[in-house]
Amino acid sequence: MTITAARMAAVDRNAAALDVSTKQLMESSGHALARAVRDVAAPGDSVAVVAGRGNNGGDAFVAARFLDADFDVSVSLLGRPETITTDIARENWDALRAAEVDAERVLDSTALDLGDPDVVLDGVLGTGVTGAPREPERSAIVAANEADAAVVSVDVPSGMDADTGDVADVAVDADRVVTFHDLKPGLVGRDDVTVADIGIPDAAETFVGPGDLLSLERDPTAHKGDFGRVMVIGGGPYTGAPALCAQAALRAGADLAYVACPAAIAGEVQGYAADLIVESYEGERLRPRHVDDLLAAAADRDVVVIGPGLGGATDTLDAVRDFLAGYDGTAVVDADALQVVPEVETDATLVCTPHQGELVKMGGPRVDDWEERAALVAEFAADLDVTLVVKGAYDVVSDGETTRANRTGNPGMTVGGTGDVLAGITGAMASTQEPAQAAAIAAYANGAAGDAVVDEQGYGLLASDLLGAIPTALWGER
Ligand SMILES: NC(=O)C1=CN([C@@H]2O[C@H](COP(=O)(O)OP(=O)(O)OC[C@H]3O[C@@H](n4cnc5c(N)ncnc54)[C@H](O)[C@@H]3O)[C@@H](O)[C@H]2O)[C@H](O)CC1
Ligand SMILES: [K+]
Repeated sequence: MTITAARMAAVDRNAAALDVSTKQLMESSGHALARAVRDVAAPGDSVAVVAGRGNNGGDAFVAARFLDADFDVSVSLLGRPETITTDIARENWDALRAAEVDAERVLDSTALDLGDPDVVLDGVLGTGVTGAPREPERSAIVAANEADAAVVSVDVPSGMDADTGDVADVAVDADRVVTFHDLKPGLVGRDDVTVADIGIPDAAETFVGPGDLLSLERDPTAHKGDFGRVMVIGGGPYTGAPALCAQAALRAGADLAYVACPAAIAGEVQGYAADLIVESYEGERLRPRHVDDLLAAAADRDVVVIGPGLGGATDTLDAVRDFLAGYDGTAVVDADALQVVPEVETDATLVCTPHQGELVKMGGPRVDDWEERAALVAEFAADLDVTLVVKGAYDVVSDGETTRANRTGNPGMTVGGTGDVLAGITGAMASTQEPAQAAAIAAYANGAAGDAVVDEQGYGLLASDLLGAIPTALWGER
């Protein structure tokens, strides 16, 4: 297994939310680095620590503190201490100064003199690098390569892209790389890499957390349509469900939300919210003869959510089957529509959002313990070749490969309509994220919105109360 720089940052943030701070992780990283240096050096040897201004440098500062008693340690900081980019790296720099470790700042690349060290510890650039190394980092990399020393790199050889292994200009030629938590894709195939466990709890990967929301940052140059046109195919016997679903998609950042529903209820659906684009087909419920027009409309939209309020009439389920058979985009499937999924042949990417009763109706497992359920849900997702979000006290999300659980939400959310809201958020997320990640974020945000409402007013929550709380759940405090 490998982990990308973006995923690493998300896991790091999730760990902090679980009360394992990044500063604790940095301490573990520095300790692992010091052990690696001890492996290649003899007591009394000279160790030149070269540190950039990010957390990669911070790891190196911690290592210097561990090594100072037994080695001749000198630290070069590439820049002014005030420009260190994170508080935790700066605190570790301050700790070196307070302990009177030989630590100098290097303001100009020509002033960098590593001397003639036995070991170079390369903390110049890590997973936070963008593009080719600039000065003074570039000269520091060259100096590390010119030194007649064993070079130990912190996390990745500086100058190398952790995700791709690409070197834009120059990179440190490491004798040993100590990478943290998991192998980075760019390091695959090298024999000089050790992976250090730095104490990130498994839960930071398993449970969806605030770090998973980091991928939702918006580019300021975004245009209308960049964040998705979501089409809800729902309604007939029920009118509220498709309206809640489509409004939830908008609250979760979709640019446009369409509701395709029977003409008999179109006015009512529109009446719930001026923000919705209601497109009606004749009659009072979905039938197979409507499917061709729906497929044509869906081709222009990013994601379809099918199911909310459709009802379970035989010809409606036939229509759902025909629609999925003809569709090759991304569809979130909810409510009565779920039961046709196991029997349909489709090229579509499906995200299915059953509660446990609906899962059983699909032929899936019923298990009380969430961890046992997670394993079986993963198998069932793989069998069906879909992403499953199984709603419960712990929601389980799996695409058969990656399985996550979500702990947000509360007993107030057993009220009708909260599933329609989840389906709508999932639809919006699926227009910009991979299906399993979209589903994980949606489950987290839906539950967090419910928690915020209950915190504020106590139980007696309505699904419509969730709508206004979705934006803060997604983009509020991180
Ligand atoms: N959970 C973990 O894996 C932990 C990892 N840690 C270490 O943190 C670094 C990543 O730290 P970050 O601060 O995000 O980035 P960097 O230190 O890699 O670099 C940022 C720093 O560099 C500047 N910069 C970016 N690109 C360039 C360039 N082309 N030329 C010059 N300078 C550049 C940028 O402006 C910043 O100042 C990870 O690798 C681990 O080593 C933590 O210890 C916590 C746990
Ligand atoms: K490095």
